[in-house]
Amino acid sequence: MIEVRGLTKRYGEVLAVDDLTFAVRPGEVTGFLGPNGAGKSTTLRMVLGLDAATSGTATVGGRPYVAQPAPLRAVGALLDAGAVLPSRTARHHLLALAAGNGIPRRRVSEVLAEVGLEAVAHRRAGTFSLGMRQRLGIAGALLGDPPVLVFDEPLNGLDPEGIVWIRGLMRRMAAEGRAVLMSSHLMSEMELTAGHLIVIGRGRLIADTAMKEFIGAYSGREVVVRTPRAAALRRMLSAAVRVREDGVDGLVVTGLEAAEIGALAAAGGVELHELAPRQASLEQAFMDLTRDAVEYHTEDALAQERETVR
Ligand SMILES: Nc1ncnc2c1ncn2[C@@H]1O[C@H](COP(=O)(O)OP(=O)(O)OP(=O)(O)O)[C@@H](O)[C@H]1O
Repeated sequence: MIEVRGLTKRYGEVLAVDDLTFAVRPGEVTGFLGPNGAGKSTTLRMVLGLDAATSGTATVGGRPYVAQPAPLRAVGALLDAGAVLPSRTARHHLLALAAGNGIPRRRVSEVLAEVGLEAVAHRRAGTFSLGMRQRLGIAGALLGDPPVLVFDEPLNGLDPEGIVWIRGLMRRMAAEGRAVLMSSHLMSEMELTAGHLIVIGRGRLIADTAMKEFIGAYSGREVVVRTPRAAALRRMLSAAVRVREDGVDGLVVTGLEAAEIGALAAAGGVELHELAPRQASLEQAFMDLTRDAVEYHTEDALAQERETVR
């Protein structure tokens, strides 16, 4: 398990991570989300001992990373797929990692097969595509068969087949009882892969919740109603409820449950053709929740977001 307590990182004037506290539990994939510059990579670097915290602690299995006797056996990580000597072959890169952590040589062949790089194991990493380097990075993370895995943007550069493969791999690793923490900006993929979410913005914790609850909290807010008597129903809904028109026969109601709207309509003798809580996507929920924490807005993205939500 990963435990982060009061973790803070200051770079001069910039407070990159601000008093973060969360835990990543075994047995599920935890998605690590936040807008650009939120502090995700900085947090992961501190968890992995690559950056010192200004204050607070980060531990893996109860110990700071730097105190792990065999780090690759405690936690496997993919942070920067470029961090491989270009002149080394894939196999030699992994053999060197294994030797430094007391991992048997046969594990190298196993992980090469696991990530689908067997056929190119003797090629130099410098000739690899971004997707192949990602796979090599993942092979390195799996090498020590660790109970904790940390992946920063593992989907970068992967083709559709590779993305589906990562989804299966992450879920399998979690099902085997490992703690898996993964950051990605690909919300649709995150929605399919993660069971739990940690969301940060401007270095601070915004949400630490199950995926279902995160989307559910957002989805429950709007109900789409279709009725041939839209104007009549609109008059019946109290002034405290926000109602938007949606075409000639549709209303989008905010502030009442579907059952409450149904009951009001029935009491007033208004026939309904549709009564549906709007199911939001993770992307909509995420954009709504982090709107105030986004540092690099563009007008186009905002307009499109409004369009999607509508
Ligand atoms: N070495 C550094 N020196 C100074 N500032 C830094 C350094 N590393 C990160 N920062 C700043 O810390 C903040 C958080 O950056 P970080 O890379 O952790 O965000 P992120 O959530 O990973 O973003 P992205 O989604 O864009 O990768 C940013 O404002 C960034 O400019």
